Parts: sequence; structure tokens; C-alpha cells
Amino acid sequence: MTNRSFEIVDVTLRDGSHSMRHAFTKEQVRETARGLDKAGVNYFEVSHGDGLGGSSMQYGLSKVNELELIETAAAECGQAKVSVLLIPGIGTKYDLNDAVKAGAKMVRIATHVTEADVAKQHITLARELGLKTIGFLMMAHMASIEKLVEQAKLFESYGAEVVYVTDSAGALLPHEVTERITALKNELSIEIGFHGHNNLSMAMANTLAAVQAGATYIDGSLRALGAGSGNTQTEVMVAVLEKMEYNTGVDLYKILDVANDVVAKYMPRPQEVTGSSLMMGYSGVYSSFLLHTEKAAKRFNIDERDILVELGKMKAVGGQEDLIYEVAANITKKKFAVAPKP
Ligand SMILES: C[C@H](O)CC(=O)C(=O)O
Ligand SMILES: [Mn+2]
Repeated sequence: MTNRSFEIVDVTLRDGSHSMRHAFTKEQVRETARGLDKAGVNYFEVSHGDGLGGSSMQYGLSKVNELELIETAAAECGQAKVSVLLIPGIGTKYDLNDAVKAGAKMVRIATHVTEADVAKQHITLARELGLKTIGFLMMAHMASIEKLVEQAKLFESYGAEVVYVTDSAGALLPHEVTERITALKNELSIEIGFHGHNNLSMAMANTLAAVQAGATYIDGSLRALGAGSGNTQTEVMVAVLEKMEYNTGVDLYKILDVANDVVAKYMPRPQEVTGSSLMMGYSGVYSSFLLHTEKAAKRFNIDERDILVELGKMKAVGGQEDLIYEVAANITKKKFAVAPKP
């Protein structure tokens, strides 16, 4: 469909991998990909939750090799294109080459919001491979607007065609999204995207703020399946934005069908704002830490919220999953420490 107001990029099969504990099966991917393609979504992402090469003890082992999942999804695509996520240092150039062989047509190179400089060679390779190439600045709440603009400009200078404001912690409020997208629109020539998490129940409001400020790539996931409280819900986004007379290019009934008849059936639990996921938004913690924190809290028999507040204070970033256990161990030590005798 032409004349879309923006592109909706569905991340169910990548961000949703966190909630699925990276256990997507081929059948689940096949059915979801088929539904997204039929509904008219142009781009959807398939990878381990932490991107290509993420399957590991640190981030969680994939049940099925992601290349097989990419291949399975690509085989279902009539008009849609499969995207992959790559975090330099977790994924490598070899992983990207393999993903292209498996059928990927777009890549989002993701870095912490202050570290765009590590992405240069990956962006260059992605362009050489003929991929639609996007820069993805994670934990966007952690940088000033000036810093964000500086880093986005680096992505632009390396050859990214779109740059994203990624609210990995679901910590941004609508006026902060407006300020960020507006600044990028004013300072860059490439398109701007927004990726939200619903930890403070702001994902839809933030997405609207982004679109109204000029974002032309917006992310969502079916039934909100994603890290933390999940993402902006794709099917809700389609309904709301169509009601506002934007042209999403997505068929509402068909996107509802894949959300409810396919994804809802395999979700391990509904995506809700729980005490812990709310604390992630409130304290600014990376959403994909949620299930790791749950596990650590159980093991040490402590309150997960205490771990999350501490991680927020430490300004922990993606890739520092090992800190979760360290923080939990320290909280336990303090809890059981015997006060020194006076
Ligand atoms: C690896 C992260 O899950 C990427 C992402 O979706 C985010 O930062 O948010
Ligand atoms: Mn995310």
C-alpha cells in the first residue's frame, strides 16, 4: 500500500523473545509472520531478544537457532520484509552476513545512547549488503537532548537511513519524547523512529507524541509482547492512528486476528504493568532486565524492586546483566550483616 503516513515496525518476534525467554518455536514464528504479512505490515523484526548472536548464558539461550527462525519468517513474506537487530559486541559482522543469507532485508544497529561510534563498521557493512539500515539509540532517557542529537548525527554520518529514539526503560514521558523527536527532526536529514516500552503505561501516549513530532518509523508488538511491561501494542496503535486519520497501511481486522488468534495463544503471561516493571520505568532500568531480576530475587529471597532501584541508581545499561546478581548479593549481604559491636 502506498502513501502510508509512517512505517509500523512490528517487534513481536524480537522484543517478544525476552518475554518468551527466547523460546520461540518455528511454528509460532511461522504463524505470526504469516499474519503480519497478510495484515500489511511492511517490516517486522526476528532475532534473539538481545539481537543477533544474543543466545548465551548471559542473555539466555535460544530454544531454536535464530537463523532458522529468520528463514521461517522470510518464507512467509509476500510483501513484508524481515528485519534483524544487531548490538555490536553481541552480534558480529558474520552474524549479519548469515542473517542476510537467511532472508533479512533490514537491520537495526543498536547501541547505548552515548556509544553510536561503535556502530560505524556495522552500518557500513549493512549498506554494502544492500540492507535498509537503521540506527537504534537505546536507553534514550539517559542522555541530554544535545548528546542524543550528537549521537544520532554520528549514525547519520555512517550511512544510517533512519535513527531511532529507543525508550528501552519505558522511562520517558510524552513531553520528553516530543522534545527529543523535534530536536532530531530539526538537526538531521534522515527519518526518525520511536520504540516505546509501557512500564509507566505511557507507550501509546509516547508513540502519539513521536508521530505528532514527525517520527516516520514506529515500533509495536502484538498484544504488547516485549520486555518489561511490553511495547506499544501494534493492533491498538493501528486502531488509534487510523481513528486519527493517519494511514497505517495495516488492515485492522487482520492485525487483530494475528494478535488474538496467534500471539495471545502462546504468550506465557499477559503483558501488564506490574510492581517490578513499573519500577523499571520509574528508576530508568533496561526493560530486558526484568526476568533476570525476577530470577535473582527468588534465588536470594529478596524484593525485586530493591534490585531494580539499585540498578537505576547505578545507571546500569544493556550488557551489564551480570550486575543484577552482584546487586542482589550485596543487598542480601547488607540484610544479614551483623551490626558491628559499639
Ligand atoms: C536489546 C534490547 O532489547 C533492544 C530494545 O528493544 C530496547 O532497548 O528497547
Ligand atoms: Mn525494546
